[in-house]
Amino acid sequence: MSHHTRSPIESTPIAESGPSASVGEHPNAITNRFYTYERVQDIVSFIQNIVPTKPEIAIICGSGLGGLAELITDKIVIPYVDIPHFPRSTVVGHRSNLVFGVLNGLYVVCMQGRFHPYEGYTTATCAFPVRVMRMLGAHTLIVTCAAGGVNKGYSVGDIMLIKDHLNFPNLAGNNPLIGHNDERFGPRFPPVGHAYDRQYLSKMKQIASKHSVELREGVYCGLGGPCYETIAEINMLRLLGGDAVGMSTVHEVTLAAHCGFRTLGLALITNKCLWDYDTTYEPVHEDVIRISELKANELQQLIYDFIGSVKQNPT
Ligand SMILES: O=P(O)(O)O[C@H]1O[C@H](CO)[C@@H](O)[C@H]1O
Ligand SMILES: Nc1nc2[nH]cnc2c(=O)[nH]1
Repeated sequence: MSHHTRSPIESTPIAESGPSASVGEHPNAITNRFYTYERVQDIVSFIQNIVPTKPEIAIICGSGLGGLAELITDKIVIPYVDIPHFPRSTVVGHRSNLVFGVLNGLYVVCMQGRFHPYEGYTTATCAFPVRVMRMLGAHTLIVTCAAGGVNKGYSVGDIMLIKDHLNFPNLAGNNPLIGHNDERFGPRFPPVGHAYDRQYLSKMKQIASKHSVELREGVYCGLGGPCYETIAEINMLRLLGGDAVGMSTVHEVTLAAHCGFRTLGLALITNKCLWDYDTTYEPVHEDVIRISELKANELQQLIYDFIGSVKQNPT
């Protein structure tokens, strides 16, 4: 008998015991039928049995940015593999831990590793941990990501405050909220025009100026990946008002807006994009990780101080 070693995707509970598709049903509808309010509550109860404290701040770490979790004190680390019905991160630069503890005076929960649609997960699966963190009690979400600089004025190593996004999977009919809507999570038709909290944007700008860090502020384009963009695609993103491009974040922030999180988004520009046909350069993930790790300290300092300012002035 041949011994088949299962990949992390194959061994996720959805594939093992999730509901099978009804004819014509959207993959996100199947995911959302599986992750019912009661099932998310069960996951939350499982975590609360291990972690007695209630986190106020939720953090999602982007590629190569998981080092932030090392700053957390009084740590409790729960590997994703131990959490019922939790996916695993399969990408280099993403660990697979939910880290709890204290960061600059506030209780936090930190996803050290996120999930991307190109790993084979639906956008609803990628984003569902946002609901878990909200139900654990967090009111503020900090998302970080590595991104390519679409804006020609940006340099590698710049940090961009995300003021808005272009959610391309959503525009193509792949929104993580597709399927049955349980009003206990949020409304059927959620507004997302203020998904990135305006007060948090100002707070972060003040913090950055104290550290003499020049922040960019722009529009993040979320694409499906895993290919980096063609030259024509980058030119299209520029025409549409995009400043940075990546393969994450937008589905997470959509669910965050749905369940009432106040969100701060930070994109680290890890590479230039291809603007014209004379360019010989191509982005590579190793460079993305290298730049993320190189700039991680600066980003971490900003996030650390941001949490301190939320503590002092919660509104
Ligand atoms: O968005 P994060 O997870 O930071 O990672 C970005 O970097 C990877 C590509 O190098 C993609 O996963 C892209 O989304
Ligand atoms: N899609 C996309 N994702 C990235 N993540 C980091 N850099 C890039 C990029 O240039 N394009």
